[in-house]
Order: sequence, then C-alpha cells, then structure tokens
Amino acid sequence: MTGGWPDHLFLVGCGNMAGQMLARWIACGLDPARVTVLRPSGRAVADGVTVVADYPAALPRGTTILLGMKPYQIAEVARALAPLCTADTPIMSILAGTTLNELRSRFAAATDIVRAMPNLPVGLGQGVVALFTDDRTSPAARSHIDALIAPLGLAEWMADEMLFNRVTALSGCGPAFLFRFVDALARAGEAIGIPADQAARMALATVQGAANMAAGAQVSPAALADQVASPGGMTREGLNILDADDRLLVLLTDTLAAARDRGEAMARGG
Ligand SMILES: NC(=O)C1=CN([C@@H]2O[C@H](COP(=O)(O)OP(=O)(O)OC[C@H]3O[C@@H](n4cnc5c(N)ncnc54)[C@H](O)[C@@H]3O)[C@@H](O)[C@H]2O)C=CC1
Ligand SMILES: O=C(O)[C@@H]1CCC=N1
Repeated sequence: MTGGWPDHLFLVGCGNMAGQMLARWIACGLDPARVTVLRPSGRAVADGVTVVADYPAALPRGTTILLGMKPYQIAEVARALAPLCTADTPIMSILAGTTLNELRSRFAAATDIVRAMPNLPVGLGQGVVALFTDDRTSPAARSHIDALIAPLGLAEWMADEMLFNRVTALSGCGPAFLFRFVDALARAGEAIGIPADQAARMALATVQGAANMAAGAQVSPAALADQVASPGGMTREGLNILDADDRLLVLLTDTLAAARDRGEAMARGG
C-alpha cells in the first residue's frame, strides 16, 4: 500500500457501481496505472487504466480485488479468480445478497474478505458505504479498506451481517427510491397545473436544498418539517395527507422490506 492506495487494484466488472467508485478514487489521486479492470467487453474505462477481457496468469504483488460484477456471476468469476489469490490478497465484494460465508468458501486462500455496499453518489464523494467482515480479516486489512472507502462518503461498519440486506435496502437502493420521489414530486406539480419543465426543475432543486439543509441542521428532519408548517397554513394540510395512517411511513417500510427480502432470497440462491 502507498499513500492509502493499494499497490494494485484489480476490478472484476466496472459498470454503473464499480465505475462510480473508480472514478472517485482516480479523482482523489489513485494512479490509473495501478488499476486493472476485467470486463468481457474490453471497452476502455478511463485514461491510463488497463482493461483486460480475460484473466491474467497472475496478479501483481500487493493487489486488492474489487468484485463489481453481478451477483449471479460469482461462481464463474471465482472459478477463474480464486487460483490467483493468496493469503495476501484482500478482496472487497459489492455483490448484493452474497454472504461473507459464500465468499470465503469460493476464495478459500484469501484471508481478508470484506463485504461493502456502496451507493451511486460515491462518485461525488457523497455516497454511503456499509461494510462487514469477520474476525479472520486482519485489523491491517480493515484499516486498508477504511482508507480506500474514506473518499467515497459516509462509511458504516455493520456489527452483524444480518443487517446487511437491511442497510442495502436503505442506502444501497435508496438513491433509486429518492429519484422516484423527485420524479413523483415533479409529476404531482404538473398534475396540479405547473408547467412540466418548471415542475421538474423546482422539484429537484427543492429536494437538493432540503437535503443539504437537513444535513447541516442541529435538529432532526422531523423537526424541520414542523418549521416549514405554519399553524393553520398550507404545509400542515399537505403533511396531514402524508401522515394520515402513517401513509408515507408504511409505504417506505413496505418498500425497504421488499428490497431486503429480495436480498435474503438472493443469499439463499434465488
Ligand atoms: N447499481 C447500484 O446502485 C449498486 C450495485 N451494487 C452491486 O454492484 C454490482 C454491479 O452492479 P451494476 O454496476 O449496477 O451492474 P452493471 O451491469 O452496470 O455492471 C456489471 C459489470 O460487470 C461486468 N461483467 C459482465 N459479465 C462479467 C463476467 N462474466 N465477469 C466479469 N465481469 C463481468 C460488465 O462488463 C459490467 O462492467 C452488483 O453486484 C450489484 O449488486 C451494489 C450497490 C449499488
Ligand atoms: O438492485 C440491486 O440489487 C443493487 C443493490 C443495491 C442497489 N443495486
């Protein structure tokens, strides 16, 4: 490791998610010459990054692996990659619903294996990354992963792997739920008569400003909502709709539970 970066980073898959991570690392100083991406298309990733369409005969000394392909590809990938791994090859997996036990059984020679669950805003350094490992992973490897994740945003180690599908539902999938919310806010504005393009711009700017304000506030988002709502005013009438029978809370709880359950089914091989 040099300056917090691995001597070499080997990415298996570099699509939407791993691509955002890599873009942020390079923006923060990772030398692209230290990066190899394996992707079947062989398509270029970024200036200076080596792209290969097949596995090399060996990995350079000091390689950290990032598993960034789709979860169902783990068997095929492990068959080719596991023989290249040694006890000194840290592996970080972002595969949803793929347990640490499964990773350990597929990469038996590796000692340091960490599950990470990022979300797309890591590309801006404003992401959330949940992390989990077990006692076999060394403290030095944990520190190495901490240093690698730090430029991506908020990092949270989970005490129990049981939580992993739950936090994946909240923060891993969360950007999609928020994008839906922004879209619905804009379309609701349009439905009450605001021109569509203005509704879209104003919905997005409102969500952005409100999120930034909540992030810097001394009080909770729930208290901030009450600050917007003047007694007897317009906001209270709107909140009464969202709050009736805990409508929004129930909707979001059902949403997260469905995503969590899918992660658990994937972990069972579904
Ligand atoms: N998209 C998201 O917001 C998040 C995704 N993830 C996880 O990230 C992983 C990738 O998801 P996305 O980036 O969304 O998918 P994607 O489809 O954009 O990227 C998949 C990548 O895998 C590569 N690939 C395809 N076949 C391969 C093979 N046989 N061997 C090696 N690489 C292969 C593709 O070239 C592509 O670069 C998944 O495991 C997912 O659970 C985790 C958190 C958030
Ligand atoms: O949809 C998925 O399975 C992945 C996990 C979190 C976001 N995308």
